[in-house]
Amino acid sequence: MRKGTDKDWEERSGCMTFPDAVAKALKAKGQDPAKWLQDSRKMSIDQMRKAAADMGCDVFFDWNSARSVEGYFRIKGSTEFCIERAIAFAPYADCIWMETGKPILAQATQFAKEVRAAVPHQMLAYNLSPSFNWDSAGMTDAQMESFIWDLAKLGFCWQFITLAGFHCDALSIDLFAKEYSKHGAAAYVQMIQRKERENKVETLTHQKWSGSEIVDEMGNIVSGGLSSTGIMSAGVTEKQF
Ligand SMILES: O=CC(=O)O
Repeated sequence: MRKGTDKDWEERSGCMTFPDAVAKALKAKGQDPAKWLQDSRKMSIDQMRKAAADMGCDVFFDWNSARSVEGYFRIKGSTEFCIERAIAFAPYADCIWMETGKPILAQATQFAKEVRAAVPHQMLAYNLSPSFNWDSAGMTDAQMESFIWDLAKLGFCWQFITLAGFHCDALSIDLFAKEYSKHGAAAYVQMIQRKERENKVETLTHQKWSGSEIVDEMGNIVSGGLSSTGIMSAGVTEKQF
């Protein structure tokens, strides 16, 4: 580990999971490990140990020596692995989320079908992440458009976009700043204020959204109703709208 990266260490050390270590021992005995690899997915560590010993593959294995520098146990992640974890956690979870690397409907379908075959009423979650490069995910625009409804039919009842607001803010500020540098206050009126009015966006009159009412209320409480600095009092600019 000291001479390379953590990832590099896995390769250099020949690090493997317990199922893979047993599969290697089975192969060395000329046996096909496919059934073991399938069955072990549903087993606890104690159950795996016993099943391996029953097959004559009581391999030496130390879960602790391969822990990461932060102390995490290593796993070999896969959709199948997540399905088993989801089923195991189902009795303790309202909603279960498998984080994915790309928005792939086939993968979500496999996850949902297998989890819900075992736990029919399990609610599922999905991250429609802005970290995906959606345009390189192999989806057509029509598939992107129906994606959330396709997921909903599979039982993904809590779908979220982690950072949609962050990206909206960044894009709109970027576009506005460029126009403001050329057109000044006209850019604000044309790009923002008129659009807020046309679209009936409540922040057109923003005082109540920025906490003015509660600040006024507090000022009036401490001054016995005599506060002279009420933001929403006479002359408030909101009356111009
Ligand atoms: O961090 C969150 C995300 O990338 O979705």
